[in-house]
Amino acid sequence: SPKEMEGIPGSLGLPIVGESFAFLSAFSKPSGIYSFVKERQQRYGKVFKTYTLGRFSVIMTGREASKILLTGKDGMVSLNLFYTGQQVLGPTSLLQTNGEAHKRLRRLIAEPLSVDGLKKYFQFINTLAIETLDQWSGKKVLVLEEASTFTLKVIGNMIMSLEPTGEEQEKFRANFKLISSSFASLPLKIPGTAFYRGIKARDRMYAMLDSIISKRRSGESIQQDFLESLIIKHSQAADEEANEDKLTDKQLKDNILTLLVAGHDTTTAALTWLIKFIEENPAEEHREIQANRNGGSNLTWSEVNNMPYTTKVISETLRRATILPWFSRKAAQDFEIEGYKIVKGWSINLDVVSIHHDPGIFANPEKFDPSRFDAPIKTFSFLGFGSGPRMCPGINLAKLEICIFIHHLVCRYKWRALEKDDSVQPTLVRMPRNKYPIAVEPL
Ligand code: HEM
Repeated sequence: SPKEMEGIPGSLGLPIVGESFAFLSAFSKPSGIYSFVKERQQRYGKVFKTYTLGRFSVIMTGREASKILLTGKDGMVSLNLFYTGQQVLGPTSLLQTNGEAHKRLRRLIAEPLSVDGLKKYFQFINTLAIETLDQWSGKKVLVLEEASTFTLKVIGNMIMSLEPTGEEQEKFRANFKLISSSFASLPLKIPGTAFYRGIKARDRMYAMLDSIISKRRSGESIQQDFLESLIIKHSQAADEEANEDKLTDKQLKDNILTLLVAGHDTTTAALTWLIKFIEENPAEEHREIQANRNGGSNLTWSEVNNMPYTTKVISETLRRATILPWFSRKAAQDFEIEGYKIVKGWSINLDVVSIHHDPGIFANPEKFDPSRFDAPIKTFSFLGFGSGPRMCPGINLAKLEICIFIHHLVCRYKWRALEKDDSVQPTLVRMPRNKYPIAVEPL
């Protein structure tokens, strides 16, 4: 309540609407909600309160806050999803568990996402990247849309061996888009609303998964994918209680959906921003790899795992674009940050944009400069993939997809931007508003 927050600097704005209009108008500016945050940081300091979109929140920044919020003792904070997101993802999603239960679930879910676990998807991703880029040759394309199609095909194939084209792929895509847009919608579950359509699409997605799971269990179909590895490991009756090392079918489905939702827009945005940034900074490393390849024309697994410069380009892209501009948590108990008392139940948000643009750590922060990552960066200063127990479990997959795609793009094509526009879409994941249109020519 406003009374409880009296000790925190800041303004709660007008009655009922609070500061929602200022927040929403900042959302679509080139710097995103950062302009809203920066203005208040200058007025109130590193920690301030606000009331936006029906939520009382505390927004904070800096390494100390990030250390406490991201690695705080088990159970001190939980993830703070919108109500609609909670309903769509289901109660056993990784995003809705905390402490020991979260740790256990992560261990079971994230194993197939290790570098070794991903090797078997390399050829599929490689071929898909080449085929996608073949379609770009001599054309004008919207990079964001292309990246979205590419990353969804990759994850659909990886998780359940979905073919990249055809009716099943179309259904999967249509359902996924509805689920995705229901995430931050109004919590009205009546026919016609985004939330209602999202819940229905989620049910259809689960029915699709149920049918695949039962075909796999009956031996009618066998594949070497993520779902198969989870089914083999967690083969138990659907109504059986989960034990320490097994997942129920419900947990399995909730978490497959969680990986799809958490991994799709983020990887799409990262690939798009990276192509935008390297237009001005071509990645020479790839031409060297190509030149050193004795006659062979195909990218190899060992080459893709040895791209140190591109790894720095990815980090610098995530710093500069800050795809997830703030991390949202809920206080699960009372604690103190930067001298301020935080009360159980409060929504606390870490402003990552200012951390990534701190001139004390990143000199000339607006400049795109991958060499910043030549030496290790101070802990809690770079949060492109987060940090601590909730650090992104999809990091290896995201890097693999990006390295493969960029390799073929840089080695075979040249491109130029068709518009000069730096504004961002008003969505939770920051993406270029104009979808980054480019004209592509073969080299
Ligand atoms: C370049 C692409 C990606 C970026 C920039 C990214 C970024 C992040 C960040 C910053 C977090 C931590 C958020 C927080 O602490 O509140 C996170 C968590 C997460 N990411 Fe990613 N991610 C990417 C790709 C992926 C992929 C491909 C997957 C799935 C295959 C994935 C699945 C997840 C999940 C499930 C979580 C929540 C982990 C937990 O709560 O324990 N991400 N990601």
